[in-house]
Amino acid sequence: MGQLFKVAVLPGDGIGPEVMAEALKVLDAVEKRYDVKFERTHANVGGAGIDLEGRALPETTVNICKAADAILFGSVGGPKWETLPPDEQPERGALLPLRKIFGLYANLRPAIIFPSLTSASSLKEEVIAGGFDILVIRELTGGIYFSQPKGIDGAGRDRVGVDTMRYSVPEIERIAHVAFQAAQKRGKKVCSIDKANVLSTSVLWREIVINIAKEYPDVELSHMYVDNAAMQLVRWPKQFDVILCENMFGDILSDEAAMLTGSLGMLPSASLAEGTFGMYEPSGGSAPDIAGQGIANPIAQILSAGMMLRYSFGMIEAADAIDNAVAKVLDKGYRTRDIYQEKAGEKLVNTKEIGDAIIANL
Ligand SMILES: NC(=O)C1=CN([C@@H]2O[C@H](COP(=O)(O)OP(=O)(O)OC[C@H]3O[C@@H](n4cnc5c(N)ncnc54)[C@H](O)[C@@H]3O)[C@@H](O)[C@H]2O)C=CC1
Ligand SMILES: CC(C)CC(=O)C(=O)O
Ligand SMILES: [Mg+2]
Repeated sequence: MGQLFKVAVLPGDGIGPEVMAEALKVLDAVEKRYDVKFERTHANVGGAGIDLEGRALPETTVNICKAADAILFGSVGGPKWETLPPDEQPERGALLPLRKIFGLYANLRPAIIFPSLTSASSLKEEVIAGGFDILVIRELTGGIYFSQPKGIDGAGRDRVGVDTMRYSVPEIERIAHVAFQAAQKRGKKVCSIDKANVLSTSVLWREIVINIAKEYPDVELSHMYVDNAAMQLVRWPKQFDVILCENMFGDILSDEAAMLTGSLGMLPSASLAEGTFGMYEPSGGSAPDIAGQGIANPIAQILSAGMMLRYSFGMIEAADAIDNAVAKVLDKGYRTRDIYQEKAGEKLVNTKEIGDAIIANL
């Protein structure tokens, strides 16, 4: 009897269930090829949680996640729930609390351009020739998304909206260690993003990152203001190896980095706690504009399942096999609409068809 891993499956809203179905098929295929069993328990989250159980993050869902070795998450949110009180909405009522409850402070978002997709990138081919391989490391449980006070005070035209950006020394230290250790295993460069010319959190961030860097003399550290970083990413992405960001900067820059790879639908992510527990989800959202049409790109969700095997289950060979199968399918010209161009060798396929092709190439 091989290994058994418990996976909490939270498809969520919009394209979430559509792309999740393909990732689960890939897990089925992995079970057939490797001596492993993924015991999957489905749970409602986000809008699905509100509609079916009355709240975005039902207690049953939290308990299913607590009993699991990892969470495979789709995406949450959509117009249907946007008029609810902010704290009851899918994003603030489920996704952010899940990150907090499980201490998922380290968000890894690898933006890698597949060689056959260079023409799908929004950048000129000469800028990305030879490819790039960026790992965005985003602090995920602190900063302006979580700090208190937060809210809208007062009445009528006297109302003020308040958000607070706060970072403690230990919060900065632990995410900096993640970035330097990741860099040691790859290009040995960390570019730390901040706005230290304006924000006090950034002044502290920069000071702490410089201190932590002393423990990693083999890694080259540089600093960049976030506005410049947004520009440099589209100017010359190859200059970056590991990009270390606080929560909101990482949220924004990782969507930008995703598009450089061809589509937001290509970018997976791992949200890691101390130890091996993690939540794995595409970097993008529920894409209400294309939901229900069966045309979403499931690659980010499938690669996220691959990251789950790599980071939570230590199944490096199977994770590599998933990455390779995706590369092969792209080489063969299979394209969902978001990465399709009308040219020789490209086949426009839907969500299910590209999922089937990836399994056939596993
Ligand atoms: N982790 C999560 O659950 C996240 C949830 N959201 C929520 O998702 C909803 C929509 O937000 P948006 O700002 O529109 O961002 P989005 O990421 O859902 O969509 C942005 C654009 O990217 C496209 N896109 C995203 N994923 C795709 C895929 N797999 N295949 C093809 N195209 C894809 C969409 O069609 C859309 O044009 C909102 O309710 C938002 O709060 C947004 C980001 C993350
Ligand atoms: C609710 C948001 C913080 C979700 C998001 O945009 C993300 O995690 O990338
Ligand atoms: Mg985002």
